[in-house]
Amino acid sequence: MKVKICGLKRPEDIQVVNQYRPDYIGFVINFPKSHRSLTPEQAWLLRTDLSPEIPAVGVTVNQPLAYNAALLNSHTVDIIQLHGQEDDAFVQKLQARTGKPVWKAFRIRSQADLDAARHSSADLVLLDNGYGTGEVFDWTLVRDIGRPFALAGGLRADNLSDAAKMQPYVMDISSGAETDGVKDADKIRALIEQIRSF
Ligand SMILES: O=C(O)c1ccccc1N[C@@H]1O[C@H](COP(=O)(O)O)[C@@H](O)[C@H]1O
Repeated sequence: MKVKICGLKRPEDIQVVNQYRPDYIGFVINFPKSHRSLTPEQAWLLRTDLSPEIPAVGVTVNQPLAYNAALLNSHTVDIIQLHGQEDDAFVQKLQARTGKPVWKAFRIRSQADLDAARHSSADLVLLDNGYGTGEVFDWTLVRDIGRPFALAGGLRADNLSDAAKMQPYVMDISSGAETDGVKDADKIRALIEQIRSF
């Protein structure tokens, strides 16, 4: 089971992940409604200090194909996580244009949402409650998806062991790794230790 710590935005966040080594980190790029939003230039600068062994995931919402391709082709990020209403044709075009991994987030409200995730062309699907809301969705909907998935949405120390029962390939955490809206080194260390223990 792998761990992604998402929504990094300060140089000190990079030092923390370089020390505690999650399997992935994430930058929220160009989504100004989020307090975690970065410009591509800010993400690129943070990336230059990130350990090269930790893949960087760029989280974007309804950005054009060329914008996402540029983030990948400029090596600002290694993976794109499409977190808006991008359709499957968009996923396939981005894969074809870049040859890089494309993840697609699905907001899970019903079995139909789970079916859409099941049939997605994305390299990895992410099951979430919304946009970094810090709230869980109805986990009873996650049944027999039949493919590896990342689980996101309100994961934190006190619900990780229940979350682990769904056997996600990646546990994706943002709000649960923060105190007062900023990443918390002690929480990041403890969350990574806990997930590695499963
Ligand atoms: O974090 C955000 O502000 C955000 C904005 C737009 C799209 C996605 C966003 N966050 C992603 O949501 C999941 C779960 O986050 P949380 O643990 O519930 O806070 C994660 O992938 C975040 O990167």
